[in-house]
Amino acid sequence: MNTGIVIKSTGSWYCVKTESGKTVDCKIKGNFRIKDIKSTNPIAVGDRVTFKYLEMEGEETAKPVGLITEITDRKNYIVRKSPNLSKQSHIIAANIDQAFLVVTINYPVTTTTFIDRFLASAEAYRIPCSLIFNKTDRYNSEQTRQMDELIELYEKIGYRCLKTSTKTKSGLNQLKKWMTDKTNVFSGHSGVGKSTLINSVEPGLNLKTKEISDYHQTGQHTTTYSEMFELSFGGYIIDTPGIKGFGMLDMEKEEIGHYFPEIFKRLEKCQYYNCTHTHEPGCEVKRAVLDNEIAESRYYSYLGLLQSDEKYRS
Ligand SMILES: Nc1nc2c(ncn2[C@@H]2O[C@H](COP(=O)(O)OP(=O)(O)OP(=O)(O)O)[C@@H](O)[C@H]2O)c(=O)[nH]1
Ligand SMILES: [Zn+2]
Repeated sequence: MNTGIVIKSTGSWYCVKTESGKTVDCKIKGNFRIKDIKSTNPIAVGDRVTFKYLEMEGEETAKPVGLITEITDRKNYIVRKSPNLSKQSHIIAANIDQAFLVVTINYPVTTTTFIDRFLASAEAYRIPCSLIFNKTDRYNSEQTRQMDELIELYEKIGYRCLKTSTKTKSGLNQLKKWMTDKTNVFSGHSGVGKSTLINSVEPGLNLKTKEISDYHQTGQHTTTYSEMFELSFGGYIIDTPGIKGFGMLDMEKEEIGHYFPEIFKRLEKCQYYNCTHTHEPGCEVKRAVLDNEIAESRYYSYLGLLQSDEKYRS
C-alpha cells in the first residue's frame, strides 16, 4: 500500500509526495466522494491519501502514475463557498498545523476587528493561530506602545505573539523555529509583509499566488489549482488562492461565543446556558468586560460578528 501527502492539485491531477520523498502524479476515480462533505473538489493540498500504481500501456519509461483509492480523515480543512449559491463548497486546503496572522500597527493599519474575526474563524476551523507583529522597525513610540498593549491582550487569551522586522531581522529566528516541521499558512492584509517574511526565513521560495481580488470576481472561484511548498528546514507552506483571506467564515449565531476563548470559558457562569452575552441578566461575560478582565475591543468584535450574522440571515 502506498501513502503520501497531496502537495499540488490541478483539479484533475494530484501530485502526491511519498514518505521516501518521491512524487507521483495521481488521478482519482470519477465517482470518488467523501461522505458528509458536499464539495466541488474531493481532495485538496494537505490531504493524506492512499494510492496504487497504474500500469500505463506501452510506456515503460514514463514517470509512474497513480490512482488515489482512499483519503485519511482530516484533522481540519478550510472551505470556501461556491459562488453559485449551491450548497457546495470548495476545499482550499486540509490538515493545517498552524496559521500565522501577520499584522501591522501601521503601513497598513490592521484593526482589532479584523484580527478577532480571523482568530474566531481559525478557532472554528480548529487551526491554532499565532500573531506576527511585523514592521517593528517603522513604529514610533506611540505605535510601539499600541503593539505592546495588543500583545499583552492576545497573550492573556492564549495566542502566541511575536514581533518581527524583515529590515532588522529581529524575530525571524523564532518564527523559523515555530514553522519547522509544521504545515503553515500565512494570512493578513495586503502589504503587511507576508511574502517578505517568508522569503527571509526561506530565501528562494518565491510564492506565486497573488490573491484574486476575491468575492467580487465571480467565476474566478472555480479554479481548483492549489499547491504547498516544502521548507528546507522541514515542513510546508500552503500557498493557494483563497488561503490568505480564510477568516471569512459564516458562523452560527449560537456558536460565535465559542470561538472567543475568554468568552467561551465564562459561559458556564452565565445565568442562562444559552446566554448571548447581550441583554441577559446574570451575564458573567458582561461583568468581566466591566471589570476589565475581557478587553472591550474583543467584546465589540464579538457583538459585531453577532450583528453581521443577523444581517446575513435577514
Ligand atoms: N519597514 C519595513 N518594511 C517591510 C517589512 N516587511 C515587509 N516590508 C515591506 O512592505 C511591503 C509589502 O511587503 P510584501 O511582503 O509584499 O507584503 P504581502 O503581505 O506579501 O502583500 P500581498 O502580496 O499584497 O498580500 C514591501 O515593500 C516590503 O519591503 C518590515 O519588517 N519593515
Ligand atoms: Zn453571558
